[in-house]
Amino acid sequence: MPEAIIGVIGGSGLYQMEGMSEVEEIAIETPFGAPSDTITLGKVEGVSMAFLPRHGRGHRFSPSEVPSCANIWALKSLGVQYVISVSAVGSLREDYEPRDLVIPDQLFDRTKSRVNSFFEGGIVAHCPFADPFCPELSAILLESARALGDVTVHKGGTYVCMEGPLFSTKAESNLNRKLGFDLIGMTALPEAKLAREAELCYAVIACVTDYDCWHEAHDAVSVEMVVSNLSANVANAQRILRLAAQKLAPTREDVSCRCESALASAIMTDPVRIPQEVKEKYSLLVSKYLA
Ligand SMILES: CSC[C@H]1O[C@H](OP(=O)(O)O)[C@H](O)[C@@H]1O
Ligand SMILES: Nc1ncnc2[nH]cnc12
Repeated sequence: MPEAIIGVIGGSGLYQMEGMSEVEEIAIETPFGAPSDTITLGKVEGVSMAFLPRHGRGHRFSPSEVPSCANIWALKSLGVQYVISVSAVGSLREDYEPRDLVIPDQLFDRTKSRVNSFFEGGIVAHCPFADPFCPELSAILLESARALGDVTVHKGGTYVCMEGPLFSTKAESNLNRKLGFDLIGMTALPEAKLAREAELCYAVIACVTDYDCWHEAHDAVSVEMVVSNLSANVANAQRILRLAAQKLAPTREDVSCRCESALASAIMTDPVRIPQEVKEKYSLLVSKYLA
């Protein structure tokens, strides 16, 4: 199986990574089905990268339909250590303006019908999730975004993940603001939870495309608005990815986050009670703990 260190999940408007060399297209099947599309493997700044468009090429999967378990599993099976999501978001605050970038640091779950854990059917695990985004990867993305010099980038913010696919009502948007949320989107969950269970560093480059529907002086969000504001941001996100790739070490000796050992004390099920077929199904995630 080919390998990659960095996995990029492209969101709305980002269906391919420009400037990759040694490109190879691979189809992967996982115990959780097929990912959103084939994965493009290649090199960016000499670092191996796997690119996967979250909604599929041509934007075929709604946020509720994105096969996140398969997507994260497929990246893990390629040896990916860092997963970077590029995501379109609405802003819930005046100073996070359309076309700005944000590296969020918190997440609030308002999804309703998504599979948000790998673990079921005879194996139970409870991973820590107080800090849903990898602080080290987020810091590298922030540093890389700031190095661009010509983009406004904000450090931190709470991303509230709604179910969708319809956008919010004004009542919901105003309540989300009162609750202190900064950004709204539909896809960081369950992705962030699954990445944690798969012991992958996960962080988001959030591209602000609109003020949702709360702002009296701006039109309510529409697909047209999102698409027009994404065009600039998606190019900037790719510039950030190129800079970040150079900073992400191929070995993890210097890494101090705890993403890589998130399952270390999380598995509750008595190993002798885990059926052999379940151990085999989950070996990619748990073999080092159930040896
Ligand atoms: C096209 S607007 C709504 C759509 O855009 C965002 O997608 P992604 O996070 O994949 O960039 C949002 O979450 C919705 O899925
Ligand atoms: N206002 C919004 N609400 C939910 N998801 C979005 N993605 C981009 N803008 C959004």
